[in-house]
Amino acid sequence: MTKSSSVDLVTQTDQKVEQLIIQSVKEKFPTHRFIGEESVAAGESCVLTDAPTWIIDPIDGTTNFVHAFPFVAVSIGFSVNKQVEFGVVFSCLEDKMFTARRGKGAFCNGEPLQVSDQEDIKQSIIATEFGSSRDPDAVDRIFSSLRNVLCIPVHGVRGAGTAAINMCLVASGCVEAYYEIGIHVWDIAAGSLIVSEAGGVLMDVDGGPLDLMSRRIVAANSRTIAERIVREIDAFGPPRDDEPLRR
Ligand SMILES: O=P(O)(O)OC[C@@]1(O)O[C@H](CO)[C@@H](O)[C@@H]1O
Ligand SMILES: [Mg+2]
Ligand SMILES: [Mg+2]
Repeated sequence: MTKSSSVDLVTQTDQKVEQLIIQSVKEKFPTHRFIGEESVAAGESCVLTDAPTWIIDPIDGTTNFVHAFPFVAVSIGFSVNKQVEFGVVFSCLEDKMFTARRGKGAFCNGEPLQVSDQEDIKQSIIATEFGSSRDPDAVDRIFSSLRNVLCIPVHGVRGAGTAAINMCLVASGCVEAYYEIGIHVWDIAAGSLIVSEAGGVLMDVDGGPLDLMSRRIVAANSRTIAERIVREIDAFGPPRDDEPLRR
């Protein structure tokens, strides 16, 4: 089925996985709050408060899932006082479980993760996505940023089709950075902690501090690489996740 547009897909699997996660967590933690992609699509509020909150993307990469393009993930972040305390991204087809707890490091299947130590952007691979907007003006701006980044020049630009896996690629040192405009809080909550606990940095595409609800992110191995990318990005702002009429 489609949600906000013909390229915004949802399947019964997305809905069932989200229900399964929320029901099983609620049994143990009845007072906790939830921000789940498919619950928000069904009309639930999407406001991040100080309360303990589970931020859930039941399938990150639904378009990949529908087309059998083999990168999909389940992403679960847990926040208290608006700060992510732990994050889990399960890359289902790779059978990789990425985990991080604030102050305790990041891991893949139990092995510690460390971002790349490459500080020369010209020796780097950058991950990004084209986004889900097909508005020609937004696409022009995304392409203009992409052209600028590619022509720095960098070794390459890649995209797995899921923000969560792209961020785990940063944490694993396979790519130096990931940036995107148009993602949602459930795409990046878990991945943001996995990147920072692997030694990476997070910022807004305008170089300011990351705001989980702003729908914009740069996640990089270092401040040097992140700030170099920021210089090339045309930083527009889609409606925030916590804006009532965003969808
Ligand atoms: O709707 P989904 O599958 O949960 O997630 C949306 C998403 O896959 O689309 C973007 C591509 O623009 C990704 O970066 C992002 O994670
Ligand atoms: Mg997603
Ligand atoms: Mg999803």
